[in-house]
Amino acid sequence: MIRAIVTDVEGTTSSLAFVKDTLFPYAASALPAFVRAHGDDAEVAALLAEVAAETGARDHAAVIDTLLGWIREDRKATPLKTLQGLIWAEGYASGRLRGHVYADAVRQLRAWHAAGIRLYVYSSGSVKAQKLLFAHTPFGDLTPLFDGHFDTRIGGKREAASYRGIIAGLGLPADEVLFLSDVCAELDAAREAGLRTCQLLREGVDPKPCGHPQAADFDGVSLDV
Ligand SMILES: CSCCC(=O)C(=O)COP(=O)(O)O
Ligand SMILES: [Mg+2]
Repeated sequence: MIRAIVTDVEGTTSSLAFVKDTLFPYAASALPAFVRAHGDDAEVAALLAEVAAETGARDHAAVIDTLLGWIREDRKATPLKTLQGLIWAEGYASGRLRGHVYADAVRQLRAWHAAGIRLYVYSSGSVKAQKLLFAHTPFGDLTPLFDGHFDTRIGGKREAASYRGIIAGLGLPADEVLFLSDVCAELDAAREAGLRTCQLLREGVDPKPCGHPQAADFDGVSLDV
């Protein structure tokens, strides 16, 4: 019996295009000014220092170049993802950003929540970025549906240890937890940790079976796994 569902965001609850064509370009264009304005704030300074320590970048200009390169290559580096969350906060607050969530995802998340199934998000996007996205959707604020959020601070999404960490936090047997994602390597890692899995086949996802149950959208997700 499935008692909790952990869902990915990009390519699962929300479109790949929203992240690639809206969120990432927004972060890239706002990043230089954001670093100039907030580079000395304690939280931002610590993130920039983390990037500098990893790459040898010697000043803000070099750190900005590094971060812009990481955005282009979709690097899931924790300091970048944390900075993106801080930058997107300004976009959501001003109304220039609105979180994309598929209608079927909203419908089923509400139904599962009403049925007493615990809901969690696990994304490479920071916890702050996740909460912003779900708080600012055309369907209203969806954050009350979720019991918790995980990001790369618990580990990478392609590592079984990350899912073991999540399961330890949930306090449920792994086989009572369903993980939803578009990415086969993430599903493989979750299954290695004992979770049930389902691959979402959203626009842009290769539909070739990779050994996990599949669904075109959340309406097609079976809890009888
Ligand atoms: C959740 S906010 C933006 C998404 C993001 O930054 C990202 O890298 C998406 O990764 P995911 O693990 O959700 O596929
Ligand atoms: Mg994804």
